[in-house]
Amino acid sequence: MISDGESTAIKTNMRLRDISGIGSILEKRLVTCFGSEEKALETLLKGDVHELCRVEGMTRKSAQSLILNVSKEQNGVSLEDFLKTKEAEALYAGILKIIKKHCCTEFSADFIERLVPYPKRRLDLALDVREKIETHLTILQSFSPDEREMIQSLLSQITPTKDGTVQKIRDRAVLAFSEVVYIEAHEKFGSILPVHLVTDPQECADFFFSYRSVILFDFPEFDLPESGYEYFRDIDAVEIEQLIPEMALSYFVKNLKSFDASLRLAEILAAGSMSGLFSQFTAEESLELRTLLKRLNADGSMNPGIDPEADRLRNISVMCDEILLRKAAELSDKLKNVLTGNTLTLDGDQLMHILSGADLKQIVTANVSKPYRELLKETLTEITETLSLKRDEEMILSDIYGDEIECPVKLNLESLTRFKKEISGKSAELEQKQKKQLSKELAGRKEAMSLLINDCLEFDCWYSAASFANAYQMTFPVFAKTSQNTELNLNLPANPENQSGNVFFNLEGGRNLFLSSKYGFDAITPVSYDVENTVLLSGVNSGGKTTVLELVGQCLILAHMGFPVPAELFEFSPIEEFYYFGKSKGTLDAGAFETTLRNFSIVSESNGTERAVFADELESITEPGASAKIIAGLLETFCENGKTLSLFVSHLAESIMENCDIPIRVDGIEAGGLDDDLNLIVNRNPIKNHIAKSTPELIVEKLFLTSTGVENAFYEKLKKKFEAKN
Ligand SMILES: Nc1ncnc2c1ncn2[C@@H]1O[C@H](COP(=O)(O)OP(=O)(O)OP(=O)(O)O)[C@@H](O)[C@H]1O
Repeated sequence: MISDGESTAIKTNMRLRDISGIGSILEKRLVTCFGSEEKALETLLKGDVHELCRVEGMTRKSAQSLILNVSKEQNGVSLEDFLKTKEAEALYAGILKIIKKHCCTEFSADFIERLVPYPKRRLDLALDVREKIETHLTILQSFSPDEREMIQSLLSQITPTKDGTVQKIRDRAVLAFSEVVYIEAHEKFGSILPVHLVTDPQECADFFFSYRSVILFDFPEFDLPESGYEYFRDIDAVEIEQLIPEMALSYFVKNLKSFDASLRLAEILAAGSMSGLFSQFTAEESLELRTLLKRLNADGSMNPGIDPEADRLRNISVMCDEILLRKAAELSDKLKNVLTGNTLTLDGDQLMHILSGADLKQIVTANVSKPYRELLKETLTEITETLSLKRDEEMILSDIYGDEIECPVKLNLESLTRFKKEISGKSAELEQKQKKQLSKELAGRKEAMSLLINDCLEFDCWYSAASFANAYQMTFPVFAKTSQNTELNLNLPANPENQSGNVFFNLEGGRNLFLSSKYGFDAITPVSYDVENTVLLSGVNSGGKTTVLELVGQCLILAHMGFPVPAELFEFSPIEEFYYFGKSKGTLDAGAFETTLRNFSIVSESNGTERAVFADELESITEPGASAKIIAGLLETFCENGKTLSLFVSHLAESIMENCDIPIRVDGIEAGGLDDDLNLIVNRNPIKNHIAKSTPELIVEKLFLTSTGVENAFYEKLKKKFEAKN
């Protein structure tokens, strides 16, 4: 990541077309997307993958590789300068994979992928990385495990900011009285609000009826209703956000989760004596802003709990159907009781009326009218109390159960609709007021929020590196002070005792990262080992030779990246190039064998470049006899060169030594047999100047003891061969 100061300095002499991977088409697309070449360069220098993905045709992968090309251009080094073989790259990729598991955001995962090991000549860059990780490790270690978990969970909710979107509003409209204002209003608000041209004020009535609220521009004076509108004389003086608070709030709605998490994070970090890390906000300001944002719902509506009146109206909307139906049922029951306890005595006139065609229902209704009215009044009072209705609302509900007496009692749908419209109208108006208030309070906070998000994302980049280091109890390596890096004046942390100028490493308590990540840190036996110039490592099958080789490779790569290493101590002489030759899957054909030898011939060039060359069972590339001769030749060349730290793992130690004309140190990993669980008892620490015997019979014995049936008979046969030989 590049600071603004740095990017300005580079901007002056870097052009888009200087960057490898940018042709004329991409150059045009970058400029179109960011508005200018300068802005496009700024985005590339910032390493903002998310922003770059806005460019037509750009994928995350291509954005990443472009950013890498930029830093290559800028620093004068690339990944390939240090990692010289495919297997060295694979080792590096394996390490990145483990580091990335500690990233909480995609943003930091992208960032980690762009961290590279630097050759000795640019160790200054690795030291910048180291400084950042050290700082973040101190921050991380100042928090308790619970707090760390909380920080990670908050970070994982943070994403780069997105622009807000506002859905077309349908319950409000703009009315313009002249064509000029109409055109302007249409341009300004047409994408969100319906805009109508009204030539005759009389037409307004329809709009007042159809929309919950209307916005009038530059209207002639006429009889306006008491409420339901906003009036503005001058359209030019009206800010869109003022009229449509949804616009101003949409940015906050879109990023709500991310903002809330980032503010909580800012609070935690500020409280944890890390003030100044997120300069925009103090803990109090973060809390204040977070409280403001709590008013907003993820769907853009206002949350309950802010205004009691809004809550009352919301409660009515939610409850009214259920309450009114329940009360209708209760009223029906009560009416039934009245009717069943009632007898109707008809007098002569009433009988005459019935015989001349009068409705019996009318007579019954008249008879129970009084008790029904009383029951109805009682019910309406209960409804008013339950829903906390105001006088005007209560009035609308007065005929909710109709004028006629019916059993069962039915709801008057017309009255219900009028009631609901009244409540939702009041509610919407109030919500609109709340939104305007909130948008006023949030005005001017947009920039600060987007800076805070950037800070949080950048924090995750280094925090994830620190959390990786912490998880594997890593320590920062000690660089040996050789004459070359003294010249570089790097002020490297070095052990003054080790100034021989030789290429070497000294590892204590190292744990292979791949094994620790797979089986758990505590399941791995720590290994100590030191090598100077050239060493051949022999040992039992499954003794841990590859594991040690890989471990030292991991330490070298991480140290050159500026990272701590998975060991209690790792002291080493920095190198320019790292060659790693992994175990070959089998004998190579003539062509591939020739290519491998060519690779080694490049490495053997003695031009004063410090290198590390690690090879694992190179013998498998060709026949054993020939392999021993070749390995012997290679070891002699590297040993004489003096600047190549070479560690070769092989099962052919004896034959190799027979072919060597100069003394080469041979170390060994020994096994002492099988334990009760049939595992090899191995001393994982290589013994110096000791050829360890390969012990395939131990493996055969283990297989014999752990198998059954035909398989077991097969292993028994092999076992007997060893016994016969002994
Ligand atoms: N330090 C260690 N701690 C715990 N387990 C280990 C350690 N080193 C090696 N092992 C275990 O032993 C297995 C074999 O290790 P590794 O492949 O390094 O042996 P090797 O000597 O290279 O074997 P081979 O000669 O057969 O290729 C590993 O996969 C791991 O399970």
